[in-house]
Amino acid sequence: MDQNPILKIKDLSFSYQKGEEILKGLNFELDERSTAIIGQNGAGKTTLVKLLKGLLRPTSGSIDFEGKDITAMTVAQLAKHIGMVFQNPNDQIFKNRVLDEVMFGPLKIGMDETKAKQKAMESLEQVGLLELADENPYDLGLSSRKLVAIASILAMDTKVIILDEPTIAQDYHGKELIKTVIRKLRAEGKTVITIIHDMDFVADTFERAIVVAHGTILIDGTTREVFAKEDILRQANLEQPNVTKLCRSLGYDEIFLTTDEFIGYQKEKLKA
Ligand SMILES: Nc1ncnc2c1ncn2[C@@H]1O[C@H](COP(=O)(O)OP(=O)(O)OP(=O)(O)O)[C@@H](O)[C@H]1O
Repeated sequence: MDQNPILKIKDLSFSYQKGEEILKGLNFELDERSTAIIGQNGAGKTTLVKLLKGLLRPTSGSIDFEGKDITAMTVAQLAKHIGMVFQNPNDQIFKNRVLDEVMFGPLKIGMDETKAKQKAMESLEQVGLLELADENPYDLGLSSRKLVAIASILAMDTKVIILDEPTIAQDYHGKELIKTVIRKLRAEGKTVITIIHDMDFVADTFERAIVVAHGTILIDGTTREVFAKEDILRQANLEQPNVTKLCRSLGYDEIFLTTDEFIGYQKEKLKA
């Protein structure tokens, strides 16, 4: 397992208003494992990723990217290394042609036109939208617009990719596509950090889960470790994935994360 820290978060606290701490002295590291940040509404997840992206500055504590304090870097410098897809694509999209939108980020961080176009086309292909390259993003439905927003960050080829609720508004096909994108990024050695409320998707896709509640980390571990802790999840108003819950209530001691895992287990048992 690769454990080289990419981002080191030390004693990180943040307040929007004096005296109202939203994040309270967080300490953790992010490495190449795909990581889901989970927690109830208002827990501080978006605030945390905005800090990682340099859009907000810590009230106290620090964030190091590959050994360098990110407060010493401008948002523009950090953009070459850390990309973020916003929850609402309308906060991100402003060009009136899909291809121009996806090329915008790469050009902005200094890629030449040819490379930016190549990256944009590859990214659009990855999210299944290549044939819509000449469309106006605002003529597309929300699910496609979200995929355009994802493609525009993929095209920037950053080391870290942060996704805020990528599966909202996606049907089965869209979710499968996003799962494939995340796995491919992981295989390429990128660090994918995702805020997400869909526990079934987390169990199926991510290696690590960090549970945030009231500005602190309640538990941080492999998804299997985290989803085994029903009591801690309850404190954060979270549920186990459906198959995990089902197997627990059927009396299994094992933690199953996906139906395929459970089916495999049953088949082995039948063979034995
Ligand atoms: N710009 C802001 N100014 C003041 N308070 C804010 C601001 N943005 C968020 N907050 C508050 O900070 C707290 C944490 O919000 P945040 O959006 O980080 O939570 P979250 O875990 O991402 O929630 P959700 O799952 O609903 O997106 C909330 O109480 C929220 O109201």
